[in-house]
Amino acid sequence: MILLGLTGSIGMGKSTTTAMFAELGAVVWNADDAVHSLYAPGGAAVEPVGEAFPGVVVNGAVDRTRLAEALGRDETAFRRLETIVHPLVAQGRAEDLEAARAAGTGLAVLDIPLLFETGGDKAVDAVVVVTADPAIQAERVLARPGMTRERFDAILARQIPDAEKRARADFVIDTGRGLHAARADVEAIVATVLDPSWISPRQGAAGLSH
Ligand SMILES: CC(C)(COP(=O)(O)OP(=O)(O)OC[C@H]1O[C@@H](n2cnc3c(N)ncnc32)[C@H](O)[C@@H]1O)[C@@H](O)C(=O)NCCC(=O)NCCS
Ligand SMILES: Nc1ncnc2c1ncn2[C@@H]1O[C@H](COP(=O)(O)OP(=O)(O)OP(=O)(O)O)[C@@H](O)[C@H]1O
Repeated sequence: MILLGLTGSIGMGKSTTTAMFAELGAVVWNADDAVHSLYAPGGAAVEPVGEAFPGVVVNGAVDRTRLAEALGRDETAFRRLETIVHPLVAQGRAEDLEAARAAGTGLAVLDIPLLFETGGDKAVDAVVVVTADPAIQAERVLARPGMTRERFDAILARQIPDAEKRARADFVIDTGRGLHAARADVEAIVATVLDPSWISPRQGAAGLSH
């Protein structure tokens, strides 16, 4: 099984592009969705997050608004949360990938906003970075309900800059050119990585994913 990590800063087009890989038959896994499940009633993060941040569990689930309020812009609090959540996310991912492997899946795509930040780039065969002009990114993100310039800046400050992500990518997709161009890039990437003569540019990952 070939394992691609797909990342990009907020609003760069991760979900949209990941869906294109799925349309071509890839199994996809999404880190934000995994966090949602972990916070839902019965989710493995509910108890530890509730203990670390009193008052954020409502009706057996982590209330994201309350949690965001509890975090504020406190870097130490963010780190405390990530120390709880990221290992649980990694565990769920390993289980889901094992199931995909057992089912004979040829290509899996991991949509992970914090792929580089969490070192996940070391465990995939190649990294796809989605990008767009900063003005397009801002326009997309600020159009979302409840989003403010301040919140957008706070999120950006917690993510590796777009330029660094692009520099560390094996494939870059510019989603500022429309859906058609992005789909053509996705098709080309799938054809490249599924070619039996393709060699993973990340030697360390090969043993993990094949
Ligand atoms: C802080 C929380 C409660 C805010 O929830 P909310 O529903 O309001 O926002 P949402 O999750 O949609 O995130 C908004 C944007 O911030 C990004 N983001 C989320 N968590 C982080 C983080 N720890 N560092 C940097 N960016 C982040 C998301 O990818 C998204 O682009 C939530 O994001 C959270 O619990 N984050 C910690 C878990 C985590 O690190 N998730 C990232 C994927 S593993
Ligand atoms: N190739 C593209 N062409 C045109 N619009 C696009 C393209 N890719 C994404 N978009 C638009 O950009 C916006 C953000 O896309 P998307 O939700 O996929 O980003 P994201 O990176 O997953 O965001 P987040 O980090 O918040 O989860 C959406 O409105 C989407 O329709």
